[in-house]
Amino acid sequence: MAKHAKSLLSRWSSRVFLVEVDEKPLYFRLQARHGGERAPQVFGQLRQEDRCFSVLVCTGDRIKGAKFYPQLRDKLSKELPPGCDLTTMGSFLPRVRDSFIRGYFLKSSAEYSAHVERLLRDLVRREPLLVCSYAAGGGGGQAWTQRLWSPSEDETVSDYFVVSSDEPECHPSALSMINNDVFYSFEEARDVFRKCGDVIPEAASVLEMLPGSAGVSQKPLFPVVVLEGLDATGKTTLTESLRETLGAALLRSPPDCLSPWRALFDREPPLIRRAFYALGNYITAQQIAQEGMKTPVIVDRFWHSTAAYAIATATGGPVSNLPGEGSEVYSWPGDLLRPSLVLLLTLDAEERKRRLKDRGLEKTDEEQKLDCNQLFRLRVEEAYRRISGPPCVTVDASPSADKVLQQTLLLIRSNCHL
Ligand SMILES: Nc1ncnc2c1ncn2[C@@H]1O[C@H](COP(=O)(O)OP(=O)(O)O)[C@@H](O)[C@H]1O
Ligand SMILES: Nc1ccn([C@@H]2O[C@H](COP(=O)(O)OP(=O)(O)O)[C@@H](O)[C@H]2O)c(=O)n1
Repeated sequence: MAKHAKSLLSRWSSRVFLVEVDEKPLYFRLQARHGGERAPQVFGQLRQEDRCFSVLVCTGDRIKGAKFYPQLRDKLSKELPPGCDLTTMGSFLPRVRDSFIRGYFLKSSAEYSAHVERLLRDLVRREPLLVCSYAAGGGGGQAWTQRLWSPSEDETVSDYFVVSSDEPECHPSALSMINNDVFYSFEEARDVFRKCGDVIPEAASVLEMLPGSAGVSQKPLFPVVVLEGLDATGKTTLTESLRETLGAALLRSPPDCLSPWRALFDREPPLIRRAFYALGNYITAQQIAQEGMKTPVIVDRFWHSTAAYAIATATGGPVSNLPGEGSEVYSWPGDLLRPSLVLLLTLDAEERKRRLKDRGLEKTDEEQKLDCNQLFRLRVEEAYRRISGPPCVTVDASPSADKVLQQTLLLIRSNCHL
């Protein structure tokens, strides 16, 4: 049996499981004996003869796992019989970093359960998966049990009762965010690109664009001001005006040299997509360091965008699910240039929608998600605020473009000695 699966199984009974229902995580854990507890909520509504299955991706290869996870969903959606309900799930060891594994939870009515079981038996033989089936009937008929399928012939299967588990202090995805969704050093992000070269040939072209190291030899002599905010809050408009008014250099992250590959990496799973944007910041940092020796520099999006969108996407549900304020996930990468000032443009949801409509440009999937998902938007905005590092000041972007410019100039002058 693979080493990775073995280490997961060694602490299997200490794991907590969560099934996401309408973005709300429902938790359950395992117990050797049944003490009369009610079945966890996710098994509510089900009939005694129904069956459930969990299919968890179990591979020590991060790139393979990241690519396989969405493919598995497509495969299951295509091959599962009608009437079988599929939702995302995960499992983790409380407070253990990198213990989070992802997968899918399937509910099947009795008439299709043999079909689903056949499909999963076939799948588990070929793919790095841990499969469990769930059935009602133990503990006097009320309880549900989990049976972990043997990942190899020499392992015995284990059965446990499933009982509700309290919500953990923070969403368990936080346990795996570091270096999977958010990268805190140039080396970590570059490592992902080096490893995905054989599955994505274009990764080599991105690697060629990178500086030899993150290090910026000298601190810029002139102020470096970053403009942040959700799409259509007015960053492009304001950065152009600032460039003219201050005679500044205007840069952006991701930098223009990465444009040919952006759409491609936007379609990749989070691990690879986030590493792409992280690397973009280091290229921009080099450009900032050069330009900042000659003139003030204005930057359209930088690290805050990379981290805030990544953290908000990796966490589901309400703002309270975000890692707590002060968590290490909000820290600034030690090897990334720190701007003198970060300005966060804020706008109420209705006005932002109006501006988006007027502008009428194509949006990334993530930006479309912002539009229709109020909770996601709130998580992004709150993550922006929690990121530590350079001073971040909020600017109300609802007045006219000229008023916003004047307000911004005041802030830059008072914070950056211009
Ligand atoms: N202060 C403002 N008042 C009204 N409309 C604005 C203002 N700033 C920008 N806009 C308009 O809103 C839209 C989005 O602005 P843009 O600068 O492209 O935002 P971003 O770069 O943040 O996506 C554009 O059509 C722009 O002309
Ligand atoms: N420095 C950056 C810039 C953008 N991004 C990502 O790019 C998307 C927004 O970029 P965009 O080009 O649509 O935004 P606008 O500049 O059009 O407002 C977000 O979904 C972020 O995930 C990032 O991760 N890091």
